[in-house]
Amino acid sequence: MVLECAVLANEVAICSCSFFYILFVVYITVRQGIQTKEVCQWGTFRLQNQIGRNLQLQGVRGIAAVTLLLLLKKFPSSLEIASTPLGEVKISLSYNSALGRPNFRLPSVDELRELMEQRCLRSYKLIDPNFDVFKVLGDMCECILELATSSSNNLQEVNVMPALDVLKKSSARDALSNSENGCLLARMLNESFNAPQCSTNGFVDNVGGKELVVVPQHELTPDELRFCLFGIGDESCCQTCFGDCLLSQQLCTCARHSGGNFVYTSAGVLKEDFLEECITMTRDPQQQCLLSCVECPLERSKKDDVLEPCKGHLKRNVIKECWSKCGCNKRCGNRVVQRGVNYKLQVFLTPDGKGWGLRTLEKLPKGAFVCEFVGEILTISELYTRNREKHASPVLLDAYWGLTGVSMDEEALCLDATCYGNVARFINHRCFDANLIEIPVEVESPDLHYYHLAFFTTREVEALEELTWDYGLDFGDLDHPVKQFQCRCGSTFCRNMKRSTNVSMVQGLIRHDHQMN
Ligand SMILES: C[S@@+](CC[C@H](N)C(=O)[O-])C[C@H]1O[C@@H](n2cnc3c(N)ncnc32)[C@H](O)[C@@H]1O
Repeated sequence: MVLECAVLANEVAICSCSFFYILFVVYITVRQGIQTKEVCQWGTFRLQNQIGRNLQLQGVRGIAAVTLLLLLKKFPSSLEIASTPLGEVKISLSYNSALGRPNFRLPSVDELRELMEQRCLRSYKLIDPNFDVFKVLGDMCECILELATSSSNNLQEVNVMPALDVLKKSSARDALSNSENGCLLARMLNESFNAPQCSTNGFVDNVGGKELVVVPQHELTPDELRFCLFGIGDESCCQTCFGDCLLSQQLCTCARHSGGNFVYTSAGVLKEDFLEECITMTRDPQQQCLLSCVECPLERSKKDDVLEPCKGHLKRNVIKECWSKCGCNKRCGNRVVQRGVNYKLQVFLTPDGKGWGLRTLEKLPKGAFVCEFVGEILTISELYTRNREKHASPVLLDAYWGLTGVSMDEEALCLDATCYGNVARFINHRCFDANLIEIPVEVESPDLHYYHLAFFTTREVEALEELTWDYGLDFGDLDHPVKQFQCRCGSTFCRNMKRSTNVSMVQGLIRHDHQMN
């Protein structure tokens, strides 16, 4: 008897950049004999039952039988894996005990599953009552896909299309010309030579005549940083978890670090209460909590004779995602930011004089992860020494400065997207009511001084809407490392206008928001 499992990993490259949707379908057939060569000649996704009385089951169930045998170690060592150029993968496993048994009948999937779970729980002394053999099989499929597509994992930014590539596609062209941005389309076509060109190797920002290299992850410049960020122990990981932490009845260690609960729903968006709390902590002057450090690294780096008092750093909620040291798998629901961009985004020329901007080409739900801010990780003193001029794109990683203090210069970090960055570098500022909020996310490091900064939607965002976030600038503060600009955000609550009117308007809006909720 031979059990065959087929995994179909179909790569669909989205537009011009390197993102793969992985689809997988699993089949099982029980039949006499199998030739690996046949597997290599598959022409279609459908695996035909070729011989005699066959059983064909679809879904992850297929691999259940294989894993059962693997777990019970009752099979001869004849496991074969073959694949087609299309990415279909077939695993075949020979097991002879059924041969010559006159009373042989094929069991139902449920029977099989039940017996398998009972045996696994007993023989392998598994204590988790939620043990599910289908999950084990899902993990197995995932391992195959992961190994089979690992080189594509290294490719960079996902779903990100330069304006012109999108315009070449008729549906997007139609969408644009039908929209109120029709005039923008014309401008973009006329100014096509100026559009940023995106490739898997890099991104040239022609606008300012400067080069921006697109990178998928933060660049670590000083070697010492590399050492101090990644030489981290096993605490803060959920090493004993398995599968998807969100499905477990117990809260994993990582969730406990995220304020005692999982922050993501099973649909992969932020839970409403967590998101609302983050928004309020950032926007509501009465809920904002500014923590001051004793000796602020920003002041220290200025190297002035007299240190001014710290201006305070916003207290924030932090997300702790599971990561490679955790026992769960890569599709665990507590891993969202690390899976990268999931929506079609576009860099475009804004019609209102803000330069390039970023917009979404599809509707985004509230609480959706859009992208993270990628840049070079620099110490604040490095930022100041590198370039005496003000920078357009540094973001301070100051979430913990006020809490823990920053005694050493190498602990005061920022992300600078001047030379290396991703699409987040094109997100323009909007005072107060931006549709994105930045939330610190700890992934591979519980080091409080380094974290990822991820953008989530504060509300539903319509297709073709510009994505914006509040840079948190005080337009009067000329000391801030970010270069000042004349704000054209268009918000009723623009801080670049008179302050007094705005504060009362902001408070009014927050009250209104709460009433609406
Ligand atoms: C991080 S970059 C954003 C991308 C930028 N628009 C570009 O073309 O590269 C920040 C710069 O964009 C411009 N910018 C961002 N938000 C703006 C706003 N609300 N009003 C005017 N200019 C803005 C400012 O020049 C600012 O220094």
